[in-house]
Amino acid sequence: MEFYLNCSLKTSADPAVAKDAIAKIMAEAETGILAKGAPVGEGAKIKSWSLGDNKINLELTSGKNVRVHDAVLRLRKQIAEALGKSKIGVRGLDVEKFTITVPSHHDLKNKSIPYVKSVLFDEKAQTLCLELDVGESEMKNQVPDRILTLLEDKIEQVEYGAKAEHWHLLWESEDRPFHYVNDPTEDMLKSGWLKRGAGRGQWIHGSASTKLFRTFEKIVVDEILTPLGYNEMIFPKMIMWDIWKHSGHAKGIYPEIYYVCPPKTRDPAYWEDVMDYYKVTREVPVELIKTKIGDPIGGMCYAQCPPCWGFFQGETIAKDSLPIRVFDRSGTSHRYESGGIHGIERVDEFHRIELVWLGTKEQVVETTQKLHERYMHIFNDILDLKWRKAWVTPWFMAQEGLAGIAADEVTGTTDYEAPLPYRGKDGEWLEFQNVSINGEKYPEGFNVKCQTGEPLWSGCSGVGLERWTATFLAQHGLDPENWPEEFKKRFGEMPKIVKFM
Ligand SMILES: Nc1ncnc2c1ncn2[C@@H]1O[C@H](COS(=O)(=O)NC(=O)[C@@H](N)CO)[C@@H](O)[C@H]1O
Ligand SMILES: [Zn+2]
Repeated sequence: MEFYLNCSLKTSADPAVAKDAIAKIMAEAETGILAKGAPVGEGAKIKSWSLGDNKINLELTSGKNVRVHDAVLRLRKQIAEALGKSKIGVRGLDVEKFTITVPSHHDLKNKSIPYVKSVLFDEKAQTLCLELDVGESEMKNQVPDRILTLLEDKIEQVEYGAKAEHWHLLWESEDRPFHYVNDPTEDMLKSGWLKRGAGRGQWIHGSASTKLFRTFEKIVVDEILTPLGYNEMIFPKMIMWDIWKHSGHAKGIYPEIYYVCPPKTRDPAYWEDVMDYYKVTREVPVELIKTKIGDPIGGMCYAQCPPCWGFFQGETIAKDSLPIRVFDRSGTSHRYESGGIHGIERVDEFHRIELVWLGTKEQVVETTQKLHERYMHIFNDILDLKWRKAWVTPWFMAQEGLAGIAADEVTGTTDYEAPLPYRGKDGEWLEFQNVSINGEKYPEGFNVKCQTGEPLWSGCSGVGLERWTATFLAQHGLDPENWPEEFKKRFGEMPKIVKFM
């Protein structure tokens, strides 16, 4: 890959008087200031330079080290010192041309990228060349670096193929016979356990499925949270942009957010026309409302753990407070899921117990290990499921639109999956929960430190109650007579079901 910069340093007077000093700087630069911080021979290069009326013209090239925008700022500093001796100042920097050229087998789909003038794909050379529209402040603010990162992520996405998910089997339970092969959502609808809500992918749970959710929750509390010392917290459920900027979600979750907009004012008089319109027409004037609400301040809870970091943001945590183990089950999560009508295994509004733990790397790895052991006990000895675990693209990378696997072999996500018999022998297995080691990502993203100065790590695990229900009922059916003893005794009596005539 190559950075190329053609620019000129504007000077307060004709720089010719300092010609020798400038020539000396240029002659020494490639082995001096333009090599600092780069492996030998991989610093920035001066392709050409010349003096003009009140300016110094420069052409620089570089690879990934000492990038041209950093190189020109280093040169500018030295030249300013040399010119200063002749009472000449450097008044600014004009960019003629700034390009980034990278190897690529494909063109870019979206060519409207901020600060990018043009995107040229060269089929023969198999390269992508981006011409940037940047000035001195963008170069100082690392805009070219972010554009390169964006470019590399896009190319990796395409290279990684359509299935951007990485998947590697870790463990699978014994096969077991499935006596029940219906779609549990269908049977729950027929038995009056639940009803579809008014919203897309939304359900209203009656007493039976609610008792299932609460029994799963009780099992998680009794078998994991209490014995492993997790304390309950309440995380916000309306997520502001700032949280998603720090968590990285602002890079990629726009297609799935349920956005939240406040009213422009709560003054009833401002809304009188809306109310009157409805009272007369019995229609909600959505177009009119759109003119009366503010910009989206963020969206409904999506990943559930990001807002908890607001509690730790900018703090240094005392060593004896670590490891911190908390969980939240205070509200719903919302995702504008893929189209089509799904059963309760894929909904837009769902209920999840989110576990979050943070500490030193060792503490986080040990906590994660203990969690896997407890889940193993629940799925084998209480829910008696057929299930498996797989090492996949970390959830936070997938949600930032990245492909591949995490940087080190410890950081990453383990998906827990189960077959749904009604989908048939080769039916897709359902991810019913996951456990992740997120490395330093969130402590770094939210600037959280440890008293000892060692890097803080964190992990999280999302227990989807719709997914546990879909999996459990798909494999055991709705009749408690066929449920595993260990679960049945925790569930207790089936509650009264409302009968509709
Ligand atoms: N549309 C959905 N419907 C029902 N459950 C869902 C849905 N999306 C996610 N979940 C549940 O939430 C769990 C975690 O979601 S995740 O995106 O994979 N991971 C995260 O968001 C992490 N923060 C851990 O919660 C999933 O394993 C699943 O159990
Ligand atoms: Zn999480």
